[in-house]
Amino acid sequence: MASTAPAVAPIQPSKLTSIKKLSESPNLNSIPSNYAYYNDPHEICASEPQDSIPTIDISLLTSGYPDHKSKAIQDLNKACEEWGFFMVINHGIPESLMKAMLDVTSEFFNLPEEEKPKFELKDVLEPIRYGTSFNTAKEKVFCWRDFLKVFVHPEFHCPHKPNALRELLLEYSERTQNLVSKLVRGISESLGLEEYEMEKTLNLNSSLQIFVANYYPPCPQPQLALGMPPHSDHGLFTLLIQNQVGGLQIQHKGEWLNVNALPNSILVNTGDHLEIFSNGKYKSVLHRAAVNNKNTRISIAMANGPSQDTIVCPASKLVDNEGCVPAYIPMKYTEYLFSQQNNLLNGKSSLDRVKIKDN
Ligand SMILES: O=C(O)CCC(=O)C(=O)O
Ligand SMILES: [Fe+2]
Repeated sequence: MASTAPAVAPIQPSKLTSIKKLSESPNLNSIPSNYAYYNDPHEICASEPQDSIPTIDISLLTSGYPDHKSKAIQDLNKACEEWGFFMVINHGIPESLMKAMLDVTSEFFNLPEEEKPKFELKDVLEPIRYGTSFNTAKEKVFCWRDFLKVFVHPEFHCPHKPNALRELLLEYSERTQNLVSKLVRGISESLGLEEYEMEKTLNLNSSLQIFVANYYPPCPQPQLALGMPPHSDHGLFTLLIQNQVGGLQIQHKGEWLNVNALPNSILVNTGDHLEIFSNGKYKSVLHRAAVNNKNTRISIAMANGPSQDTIVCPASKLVDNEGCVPAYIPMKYTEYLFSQQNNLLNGKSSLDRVKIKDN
């Protein structure tokens, strides 16, 4: 680990404000030391992918031509097994809706502080939570990020402002759930299960969907800070869109890669519960968010998981038929979620807690 001298004295946690406000401080040329990750500079830089990131054409999954469908399922299998990450095209979500969601999210972060939900330490399972970094109660190094997290399914919640948010978010939530259903059915078949098996077992009629809006303002020392440190997501799949500004990086074959999204595509990363359900066949992907010193980046991650009360374990057919032993202990999704959100965001440490070591 290289040590780079911190530029500015640390901010006391009691004085923590939104990163938006901090970034707007006049003459901010360096970052407070508690935003500096002491990273090896080689570790922080990412390269451009040599192999192209897989692209899945969603329209083929529901195609009337069996050949098209089976090719798409094979592609999904390869993308999940080799990358844990892919882009989807022909996904049925209008470009105008994605743009309107990004605009209204920007409007939310630009509201005066007093009009946003209270900025305070709250229970991590509160349905509407606005805050900074990830978990400031536990962190020593903070992320260069503000967030809004809203539970939108099975019960729909929404902040009161901006006025346009409710209608847009409801539509975006419904349309992304529809996309997730298609993915889940394809994945179920790609695992050798019946098309509807995964959604039945995981009670996806009442799946938990969380809207996560991330705000990363320009940072004067982007090489020292991170918008989000390396982590995997808790659910099954996360669907991500961003404004024109890049920053997402994924780990592939041990190397960090920059993700350059195709216009109008949606980025999909596989989460810990897909890894558990598939008994380790489809590993959740490690990813992080880099920041830059020029432009504000906004991303919207829709996290899609099982229903909160489902006790998730590896699919029984995958274990019984294939003579394998389960590699993860059963755990209720809500307990997993609580533990992941209530700890430090640190690689795949949450998943390690449910992994059976002697496999
Ligand atoms: O902003 C990004 O690109 C990544 C966001 C992310 O990883 C998350 O919200 O879990
Ligand atoms: Fe993530």
